[in-house]
Parts: sequence; structure tokens; C-alpha cells
Amino acid sequence: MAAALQILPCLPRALLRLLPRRGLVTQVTSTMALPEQARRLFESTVGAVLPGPMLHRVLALDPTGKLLKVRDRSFQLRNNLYMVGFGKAVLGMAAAAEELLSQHLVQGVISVPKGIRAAVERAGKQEMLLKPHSRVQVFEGAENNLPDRDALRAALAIRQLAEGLTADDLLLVLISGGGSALLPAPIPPVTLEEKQMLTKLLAARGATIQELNTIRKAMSQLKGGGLAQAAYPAQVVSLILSDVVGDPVEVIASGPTVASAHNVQDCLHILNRYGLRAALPRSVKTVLARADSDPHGPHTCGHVLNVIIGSNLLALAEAQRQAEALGFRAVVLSAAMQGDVKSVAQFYGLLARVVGACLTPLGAGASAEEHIELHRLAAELHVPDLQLEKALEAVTGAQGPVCLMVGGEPTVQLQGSGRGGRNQELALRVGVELGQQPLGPVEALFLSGATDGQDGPTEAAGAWVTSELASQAAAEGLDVTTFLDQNDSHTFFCRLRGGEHLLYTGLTGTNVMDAHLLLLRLQ
Ligand SMILES: Nc1ncnc2c1ncn2[C@@H]1O[C@H](COP(=O)(O)OP(=O)(O)OP(=O)(O)O)[C@@H](O)[C@H]1O
Ligand SMILES: O=C(O)[C@H](O)CO
Repeated sequence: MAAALQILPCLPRALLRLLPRRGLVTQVTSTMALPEQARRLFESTVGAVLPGPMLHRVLALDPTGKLLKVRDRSFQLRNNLYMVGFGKAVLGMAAAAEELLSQHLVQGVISVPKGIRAAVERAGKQEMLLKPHSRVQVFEGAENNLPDRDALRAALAIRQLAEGLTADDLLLVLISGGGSALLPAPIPPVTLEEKQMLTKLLAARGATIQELNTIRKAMSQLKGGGLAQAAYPAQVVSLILSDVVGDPVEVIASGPTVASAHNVQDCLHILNRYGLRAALPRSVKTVLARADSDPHGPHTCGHVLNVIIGSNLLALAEAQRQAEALGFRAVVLSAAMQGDVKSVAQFYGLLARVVGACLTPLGAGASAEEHIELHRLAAELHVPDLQLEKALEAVTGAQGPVCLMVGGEPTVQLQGSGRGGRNQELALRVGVELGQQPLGPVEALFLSGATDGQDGPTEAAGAWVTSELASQAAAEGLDVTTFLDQNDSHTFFCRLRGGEHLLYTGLTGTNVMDAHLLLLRLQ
């Protein structure tokens, strides 16, 4: 397991208190190396969306202690509260909910990633752990984010709890990213292995999370509203920490408390698109054929309240505040970056060039062609909330360092059999792009990290690079292209300068997609 969790959201604030004047702060931070600043900013991004505080923002008990308030709705509590949960951030969410509601809690079951309790304990994050004699049963499973037998056992226990509820009961459902793999309950005759294989193939061929989860829903007893249906007639309140661009409740963890609006045709289109239709196991065909006559219809979720409690945007907003405290001119460019890592890397490479040119005192700025090309790349990525113009305006004339912040989740089309994750691969590709840009006296650093602390099936959260990457690699005899062809970014970074470019946080206990930071300053 990676080094202990080190979330230090308060550190720059403490620094600020000691040094209230901006000039002084800038002086101190400018002596701090860019990698150190980038690591701190990533830590504050994660620290802003730790599950406990997120939960407390939406849940409260009224003074009598008998009414649960969820935003503007109220629910009667009379020894009738049950809790289930699944996802990478659910342990901390459950601990916070237990802390607040333990006197009403009858029983709970949660499904969380393998090793999360040990990681949280090692990091000294006691507030993310359940009480010693908790009424909440914990299952750990889904190693490397793939559904397994342990997760299946958890899903069955969750289904059993839900099915036993009555109209007097209230079911609190805690949901976060990673929930799909932690709640596998394939519809027979589909087996766990078949579902695992299909998910893996779709992900490896670059399917989006929307596509992946459409298929998962069609194969599952609990996804796509199935859990809500199992809990009926109890009232259901789902608290959701979003790890999907745009916070679509029907996609996050495959929407177990949201009626699925997809039909078999949608599934067949997706399977066709990724060349998987012909080779489908017979069991999958059987379930798809049945699905249209037995959907978890929209009428089944009227007893449910779905509430988004936190997202990537919130994390970036905090990181922006921290970056400003460190003396950067900080801009959030988007919380919805998507697309293939190759195109995303080209965009960031050119963005560094264009923004870098704004920082050079007597520089002529970037050329009109470069601006046009940057906008073309941006348009190709179809990022719904991209603030490119606003960002360029904001950094024009910046005297000091600049920090551009982006959230989202690009995709990788796996071709090789190497080890890596989309953050490490993106960082490696951006490193190559930075090396090809004429940045002159501008120092550039790019960091990409998974807020859950685990990038793909590796123990690193991500990596950071500078424009020196290509020359550093060459000096150590590492051929970047070969590593990229093999999707072997993790091995590359392990070998580069003894692994110093890798980002290790350990499992963070939260999950709001990835964060990309581009830091630029004059040398
Ligand atoms: N060798 C590799 N190189 C690059 N990317 C990889 C590699 N192996 C797996 N991936 C990518 O990692 C992604 C899975 O990563 P991870 O397990 O962190 O999922 P996630 O999307 O963060 O999960 P969740 O959203 O469920 O929390 C897949 O999209 C896959 O394409
Ligand atoms: O679990 C999942 O389906 C993904 O993390 C998206 O929420």
C-alpha cells in the first residue's frame, strides 16, 4: 500500500494567517518549488470533499431529535432508520451519518473498497471509521475497482436488508463513485465473471462511464432503480457524492435509486459500437431479451429523494482559494473535462504555450495560429463548461505565477498490456507536449491526480511532469513512446528519477473524479 494519506487542507491557511500581506505570501511561495506547490494544491482539492463535512452540509436533526432534515425535506424518525451504502467514499459518509443518527439507526450494511479501513486507520482519520460496536456491517471488496465475490456478498446483504423494509421505515442510501463495482448483483443467468469480463472489455475499449453504466444497469438486479424497488414501500433518501461530469444521478454508481430510462436498443447500440455484440455470452443475450418486458420503470421511484452532496466543482473551488493564498492567479477552467487522453494532452500542451506567452514580460504573446489551434482542440473535446476565453483574459497581464485548474475524467483506449491509469498516462503525454512547446523563460508543471487516491489498477494517485520530462527520460535511457504504446505509464514513472514524479496519497476516502493542475511561472 502506498504511503500514508496526507491531506493537509489547513496548511496554506495557517501560513496565510502568519503572513497576511499578499506581497509576503508571494515572496515565501515563490521560493517553494513548483512540485511542492502542486502537491499541496492537490491535497487541498481532496481535503475539500472529505465525506463527513459533505454529509453534514445536507443532513441535520431538528432540536427534538425526532425529525431528520435533508435539505428542505423532513422525515420522521422513530427507531425506523436503516442505512446501506456502496462506493469509495462511503466509509466516511457512514461514519458521519452514524455519528449524527446512531440513536435511531436499527441496522446498516455498506460495501467499501478492499483495504479502506486499514488505510484510513493508518492515516489517523478516526472520524472516517465506524464506532467499535456499530450496527453497520462493513464488507470490503472490489479490489482494483472490479466486482468480485466479496462485493457480491455485500450486494446480496444490501438487497436482503432493503427487501425486509416496511412503509414505516426510512432507508438512507449512501452512494459514491466506485459504487457500481461494489454493488454487483447480476441478473441470472448472467454470472459475476461474465459481468466482470464485459465491464473490463468496454472500459478497455474506451467506453464512457455513461455507456458502461447503461450496460451495467441492464445486467443488474439493483442498479438502474433496482435497489429503490427492493426497498419499496419504505421511504428512501439517497445521498450522493458525484464522480461523474455534470452530476447525473442516473449514472453515478449506475443509479440504484433512479429509474432507468434506457431500453435494450440503447444497450445494443453500445455493444455494437465497441464490437462486442457478436461475442456476447448467451446469458447476456437472454437477460437483454427479457429486459424490455421487465424494466425498473419510472413509476418505481416516487418514494425516493436523491440528493447530490458534493462534486468535483466544490473541490476545485477550494483548490482555487488555496492557490490564490499561495500567490497564484488561479482559474477554474472546467469541472467536466472528458475525451481521449491524447487529445486532452495536446490541448494542455498548447494551453501552456498560449498562457505561458502571456507571462513573458517582453514576449510577443502566442501567435494567432496558436490561438486558433487551441480553440479548435477545445471544440473537439466538447467540454460543456469550458471557460477558455475567461481564463485567457484572467491570466493576461498576470505578473506572478498562474494556476489553471480542471476537473473531469478523460478516457484511455488501452492497446498495450502495461501498468498505468488515465492520470499517469495523461501526465506522461502532457510532459511530451510541454517539451515540444517553446516556453522560453516560463517554468511549467502539470499534475494529474485521481481524487480517490488510486489511478487505474496502481497504487499511485497520479503523476506530475515538467517541460524537462523528455530530456530527463532520455538521460535515464527511457523511451517515452514505447511506454505510451504499451499503456505502461506507471512503470515509466517508477523508473524515472526513482519514482519522484509519482503522486501517492493512499486511498483518500473520497472520490470526485480527477483533478488537473497546470502551473506556470517565470523562472
Ligand atoms: N495501463 C493503463 N494505462 C492507462 N489507463 C489504464 C490502464 N489500465 C486501466 N486504465 C484505465 O483506468 C480506468 C479505471 O480506473 P479506476 O479504477 O481508477 O476507475 P475510476 O474510473 O476512477 O473508477 P470509479 O469512477 O468507479 O471510481 C479505466 O478507464 C481504464 O481505461
Ligand atoms: O461506480 C461508478 O459507476 C462510477 O464510479 C461512476 O459513478
